[in-house]
Amino acid sequence: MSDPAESDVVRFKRLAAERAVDSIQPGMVVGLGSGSTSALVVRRLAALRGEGRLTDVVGVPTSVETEQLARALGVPLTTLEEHPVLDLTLDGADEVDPELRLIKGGGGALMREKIVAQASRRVLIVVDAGKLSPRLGTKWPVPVEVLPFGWRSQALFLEQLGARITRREGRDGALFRTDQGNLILDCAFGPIERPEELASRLEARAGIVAHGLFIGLTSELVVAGPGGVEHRRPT
Ligand SMILES: O=C(CO)[C@H](O)[C@H](O)COP(=O)(O)O
Repeated sequence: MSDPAESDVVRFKRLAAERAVDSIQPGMVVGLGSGSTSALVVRRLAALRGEGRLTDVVGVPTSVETEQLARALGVPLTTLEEHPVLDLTLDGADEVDPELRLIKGGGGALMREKIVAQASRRVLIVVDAGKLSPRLGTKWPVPVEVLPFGWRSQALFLEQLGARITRREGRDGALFRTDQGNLILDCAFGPIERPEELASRLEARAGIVAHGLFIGLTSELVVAGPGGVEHRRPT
C-alpha cells in the first residue's frame, strides 16, 4: 500500500525498484547497488523473501551501507571472491542519457559499483524519470575518486580538462571518504559532448582510481515517472 506522505520522487523510485526486482530469478547471484533507490530494491527483495519467494538469491553489496541494510533485513550476502561473475546487478544512477550512458557516484560508491557492474552478465539501472537527461553533465557533476596522495595535482589536472571542482564533504562537514578511504572530487563539466573521450582521459591518469561515467555498462533501464513504469533496452 502506498504511504500518503511519500513524495512523488520516492514513489517513482519505489515503483521502479519493485519492477526491477521482477527481473530477479530464483538462484541468481545479484549485485546490489547503493543509494536510496537501491535501498528500495533491497527492501523489496527482503519483503519477497518474507513471503517465501527468491529465498535462494544471494547478493553482492556495492557499499558498506548496502551491506549493513541487507544484513539488517536478512538478505543473504556473498562476495565477488566467491562469485566473480554475477547474473544480474540492480543499481541506481544520478543521470541517464538517451544511449543509457550514466553518471553515478552521488553516494560515493562508484568504484565498487563499477567493479560489480563489470562483473555482471546484465546490469539493470533503476531510476525515477527525473534522472533522464539529454546529455550527461547537464544535471550532475562527474564524481572522481582520487587517492589522498597527490589529490591537489589531480584537482589541477581536472580543472585543465574544464571542470569546476568541489571536494566532497560529508553531512557533518568533515571530508568525505569512500569505503576505500579515498577522496571524491565532484567535477562540474557542464553538458559533456564526448563522454567516452573524457572517460579515457580520466582512466589514463595515475591517482584517479575511479570516475562516475558508466559507459556501455547498462543492459536495461527501468524508469518510473508520471506516465508509469517503463523497461527499456539500449537501441
Ligand atoms: O551511484 C550511486 C551511489 O554511488 C547511486 O546509485 C546514485 O547516486 C543514485 O542515488 P539515489 O538512488 O539515492 O537517487
